[in-house]
Amino acid sequence: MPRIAYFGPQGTFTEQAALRFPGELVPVETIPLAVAAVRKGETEFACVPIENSVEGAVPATLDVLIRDEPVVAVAETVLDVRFSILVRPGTAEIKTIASHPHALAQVREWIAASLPGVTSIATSSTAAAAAAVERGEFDAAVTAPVAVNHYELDEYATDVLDVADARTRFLLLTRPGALPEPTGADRTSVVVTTPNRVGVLSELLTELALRGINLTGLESRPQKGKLGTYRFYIDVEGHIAEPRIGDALAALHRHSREIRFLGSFPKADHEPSEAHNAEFTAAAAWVDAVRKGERG
Ligand SMILES: O=C(O)C(=O)C[C@]1(C(=O)O)C=C[C@@H](O)C=C1
Repeated sequence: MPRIAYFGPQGTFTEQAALRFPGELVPVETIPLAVAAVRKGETEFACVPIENSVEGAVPATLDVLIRDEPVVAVAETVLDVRFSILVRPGTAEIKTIASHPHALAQVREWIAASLPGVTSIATSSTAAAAAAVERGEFDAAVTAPVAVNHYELDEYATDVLDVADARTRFLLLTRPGALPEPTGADRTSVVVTTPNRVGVLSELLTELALRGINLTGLESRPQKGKLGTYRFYIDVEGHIAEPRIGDALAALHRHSREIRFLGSFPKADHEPSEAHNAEFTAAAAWVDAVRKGERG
């Protein structure tokens, strides 16, 4: 049974996501520690959140993907997100409420309307907030619904959410090895560091557009050196095994100072991507034949 380090402790949304993958789950306190477990070979996989439909990308995950030894995504899963507010039994007044910053951001309006004047406190995860409330450090925690099963806490409110239908996408990461087979409904992810010159981002995007490739995500994160310098995280529909995706990634490589492949894996929605692979294969075969003097 492979071991999966997940962003814990027990009762996080990430644990719910990790349960969808076969393996023995190992809770770890932070996103960098979950990925470090894979890099050190302590676990085969790590499960971490990557983006939320309301609050956007998870910066800790983006940053850890570019550091140290490469890791690649081999699967993704998407969870519906709704929150419970947990308190110690008998709590009469709530003055402080704690959670992961992404969770607090998704219930900000509810807190303002339902608990005016409370102080919001960031914790490492939603479940870490529940543990802290259990210890008496804060009055309430914004958690995943399952957290109530893991901590000696009561539900003060359930189904809390400012924006309906919020969803979070999670990645299953491992060390580079054989890639998942293409399914016709895949996502490919890379991070590119470009030279600092006019128009370079539009050149990258043009390379994708010219090949009919659908962009599903574009994030920038500071390079953390000179102010105003960024890396670009690019997600597209398709698999690196497909000629047009391989061709586009080779083009991105030519435009970049540094490029890191973050994986080609089946999309959680399984919606087939519109591909133009036949045209690419036919074009490559034609060039091949011309080179051999077989075609004009
Ligand atoms: O703290 C947790 O429970 C997590 O799994 C993290 C996380 C996130 O990073 O977005 C996951 C899903 C929710 O959007 C809120 C928090």
